[in-house]
Amino acid sequence: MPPPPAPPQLRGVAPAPVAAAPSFLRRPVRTRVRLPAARAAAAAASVPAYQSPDAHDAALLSRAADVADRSAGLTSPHPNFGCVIARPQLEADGAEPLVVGEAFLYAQGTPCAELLAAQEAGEQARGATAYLNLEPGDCYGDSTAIGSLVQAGVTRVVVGLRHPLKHLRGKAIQALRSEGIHVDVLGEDLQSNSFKEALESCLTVNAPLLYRAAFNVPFSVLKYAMTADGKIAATGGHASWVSGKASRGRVFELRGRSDAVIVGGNTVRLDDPRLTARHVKGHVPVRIVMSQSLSLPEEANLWNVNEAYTIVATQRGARRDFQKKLAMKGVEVVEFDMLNPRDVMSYCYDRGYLSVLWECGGTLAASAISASVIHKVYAFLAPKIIGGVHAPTPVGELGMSQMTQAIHLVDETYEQIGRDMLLSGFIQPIPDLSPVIPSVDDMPSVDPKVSPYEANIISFYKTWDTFGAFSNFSPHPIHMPDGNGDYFTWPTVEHYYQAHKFVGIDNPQARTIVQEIKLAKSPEEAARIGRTRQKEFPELVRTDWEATKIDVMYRAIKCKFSTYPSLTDMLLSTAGSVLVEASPHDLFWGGGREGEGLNYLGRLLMQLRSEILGTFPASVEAVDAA
Ligand SMILES: NC(=O)C1=CN([C@@H]2O[C@H](COP(=O)(O)OP(=O)(O)OC[C@H]3O[C@@H](n4cnc5c(N)ncnc54)[C@H](OP(=O)(O)O)[C@@H]3O)[C@@H](O)[C@H]2O)C=CC1
Ligand SMILES: Nc1c(N[C@@H]2O[C@H](COP(=O)(O)O)[C@@H](O)[C@H]2O)[nH]c(=O)[nH]c1=O
Repeated sequence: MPPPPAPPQLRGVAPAPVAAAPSFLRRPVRTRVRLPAARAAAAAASVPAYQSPDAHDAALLSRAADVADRSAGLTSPHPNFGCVIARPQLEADGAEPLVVGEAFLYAQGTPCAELLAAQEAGEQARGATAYLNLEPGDCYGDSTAIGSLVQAGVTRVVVGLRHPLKHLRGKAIQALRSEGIHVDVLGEDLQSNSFKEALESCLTVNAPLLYRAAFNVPFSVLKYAMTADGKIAATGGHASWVSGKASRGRVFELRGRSDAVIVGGNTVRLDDPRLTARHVKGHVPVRIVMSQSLSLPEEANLWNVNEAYTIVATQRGARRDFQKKLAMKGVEVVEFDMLNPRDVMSYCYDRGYLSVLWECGGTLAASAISASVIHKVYAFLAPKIIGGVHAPTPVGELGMSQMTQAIHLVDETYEQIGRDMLLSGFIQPIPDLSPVIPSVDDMPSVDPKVSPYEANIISFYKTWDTFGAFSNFSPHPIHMPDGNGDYFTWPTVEHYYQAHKFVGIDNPQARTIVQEIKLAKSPEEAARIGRTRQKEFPELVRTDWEATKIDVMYRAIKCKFSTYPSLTDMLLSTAGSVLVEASPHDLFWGGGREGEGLNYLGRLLMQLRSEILGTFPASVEAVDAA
């Protein structure tokens, strides 16, 4: 379907220069999705001058996927959305469309790509086409993406992938169509061979989300560095370093794109690793140690939680005295009935993780591969020989006796990095859910106004989950006073809550912290600043914080739900169900892993629900009764 013509009054009008993007969008583009060389060159030279409309569409969709990837390493992994708005240049036959706006979702809970791109395009968006690598739908109940495109006057939208999460799939496409916008979906309305690469880009940029949706585990990458004779360390276990500096730089980048990095107990004992992404000031993953015995050193770099958060996953009952010592240092210890890679991955899934990097030795790597939780491998090969019959190798015993049984990597790529070679490939190909996507009409309705949910317990946590809008990270700004009586639009409830730890303190440093939190680019950043400053400067936290924090939270969520009617509807649709914030680690606001948490956020939401329904007095003191 060719793009519709521009409204007559705009024909021949010289394009306005693209407005400057917000500063955090103006970071240099770092190539994180590895493009085939030909396409990388084409992307760098803007949109290649293809002749057919399909080729234009394909190039712009690939560009949306590339744009979507720009937040990698800066913020924790989230569904990657990119939006490119382009308009045909009608004065020259076959000329490439002109990009008038493009943007990406920076982090969970920040303004959506469609809104930012439409703002950038301004009047130029009228009659233009928006290219989206992924169907919008970060947060159920939020229609900003659709509203932005409609208001901007976009007349056609090209979607690379339907949203892989069932509760979001097809909704935005349907909503856009009902607004009279022409929507073309790759693989449905656009099927020519020209779209092969564009589809691949759209799949790759959201691989973690697709694996999560298809297999209920985070996307897992096993990375190792080995010598040319296949060893990851010398016989005695010394491994610093197998690969060169450039390769290790790439590993920092991989860590920056992950929610967590996992190692086994032996690697902690032998390497004392730090596992941080210290190349750039960006996202730092959680470090996870899997240890059954828990015979780990008393002092280790991983126990310094000022650098990054650490979780030790262990066997139920293992060395409880040592568990306490770790807890005193701020390390979280999680006990499993049977410590194994699959259960740890289920735990990571529950925690909302999209992407996990395994940097363990061969023993744990073999166990993870056997459990089918590894999806991709990055093998760095250094031009060195170390020898040693007993020197560790990247993957231990898999029980295979014939070469014909070997696991074949697919979609493999080879890249030279300094003097090393990086071989990467998939053990399990990226699941393309499109063949099994039902048509919109066949889809079970998840509209709470139509059919109330039957479940007695409704859990929510990440903003992209079914009831993600209940999360304090959801992108619903609230307009509330900032402590000086001045009204301020807080980007999320999280910003408001974290800042109020320091609001009203008569101290310039406390005021600076409030300002810092107000300006935090994402709710996760607001949370990080609030928590670290609270630890660093306990004297700046209001003395009544413990007594008032529930009130502060209640005021904020009340404002949020009364500002957005769709949220009120959603909350009321849960009547009769218990709401639980499924945070496995926050035992005050969340429900904990096994229901051991106090679930105060869930309780406050239930109280608000009762208040709205008029069945409960509007008093925070009564929260315990909820
Ligand atoms: N070059 C490279 O890329 C890398 C090299 N290395 C090197 O590898 C060597 C260590 O390798 P390796 O001994 O294999 O260490 P691993 O990192 O694989 O650790 C193995 C340990 O993991 C723990 N574990 C927990 N659950 C399981 C499970 N289900 N299956 C298996 N293990 C589990 C156990 O810890 P516990 O005993 O505490 O119960 C076990 O001893 C070191 O010399 C290190 O330098 C390590 C990583 C990368
Ligand atoms: N030896 C080796 C790697 N080893 C991995 O890196 C960890 C050390 O990370 P850090 O302490 O953050 O520098 C170590 O424990 C192991 O998991 N990685 C590589 O890219 N190349 C190497 O040669």
